[in-house]
Parts: sequence; C-alpha cells; structure tokens
Amino acid sequence: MFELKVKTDFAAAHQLTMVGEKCENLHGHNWNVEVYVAGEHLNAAGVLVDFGDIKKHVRAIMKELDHKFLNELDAFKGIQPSSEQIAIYIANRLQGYLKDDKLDETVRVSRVSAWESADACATYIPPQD
Ligand SMILES: Nc1nc2c(c(=O)[nH]1)N=C([C@H](O)[C@H](O)COP(=O)(O)OP(=O)(O)OP(=O)(O)O)CN2
Ligand SMILES: [Zn+2]
Repeated sequence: MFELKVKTDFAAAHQLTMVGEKCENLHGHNWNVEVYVAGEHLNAAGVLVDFGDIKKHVRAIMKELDHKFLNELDAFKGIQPSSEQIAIYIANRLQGYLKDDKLDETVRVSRVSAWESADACATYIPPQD
C-alpha cells in the first residue's frame, strides 16, 4: 500500500449557523488542504500516480473555491460550508478526476484534511467500497 500527499490552500468566505454565534457573521479563512491518494500497485514509471497529475486536479478544485463566498456555490446548496463539508467536497471532486484518469483500480482518495486555522482541522476519510 502506498499513500501520496499533496498540500494546497485557498482563501474564501463563509457563514455557519448552528456552530457558534460568531460564525454566523460573514468571515473568511485561509484553508490549508492536504489530500491523500492511496493505492496498491506502482505503474511502469515506478509511481502510484504522478504528483503532477494530482496537483493539476487539485489546482482545478481550488480554483472553484478560491476567493469565493462558499455559501453561494452550488456545491454547498443546502449544506453548511464547514471544514468537514469542504473536505468531503474536495475528496469527491478529486475522486471523480482520478476515475476519469483510468488509473490502477486500487487508486483512491484516502483522506482529505482541511485546516481552517493553524490549530483546527477537519479530516474526511471516504468509506472504502
Ligand atoms: N467542527 C467544526 N467546528 C467549527 C467549524 C468547522 O468548520 N467545523 N467552523 C467554525 C467557524 O469557521 C469559525 O469561523 C471558527 O472560528 P475560530 O475563531 O477559528 O474558532 P474558535 O472560536 O473555535 O477558535 P479560537 O481559537 O477560540 O478563536 C467554528 N467551529
Ligand atoms: Zn469560519
């Protein structure tokens, strides 16, 4: 088993209800994001997945989120844009890209961590089929 990690970040605004009163005010964070891709077999180049391909996909996902008001995005219609939900969104989008790449069938997004501050992070671990 191999696990790759790519780090990225984005800045965005959000409002959260039900978490804490101050979170209901419009405010922003600089999220630091870590995506993990796992799998069992190396390809002919001796790698699980080219880091460059993962970074390309991650950049595309960050472009959807960066400098946006997250509550207004279709991705978060009826969903609170908490760090947990952001981690789920990134994991699902990246999994879709990897599926299109037709990689080894064991390759999957194994974890996404979204740090909304230096000391607070939500990690999503997608269920394994
Ligand atoms: N489990 C989660 N809890 C909270 C989330 C979240 O996404 N998942 N989000 C928030 C808000 O985004 C809020 O803006 C966080 O503000 P912050 O000042 O960083 O939070 P704290 O008050 O907890 O931290 P202090 O260090 O005490 O300022 C809240 N919770
Ligand atoms: Zn917040």
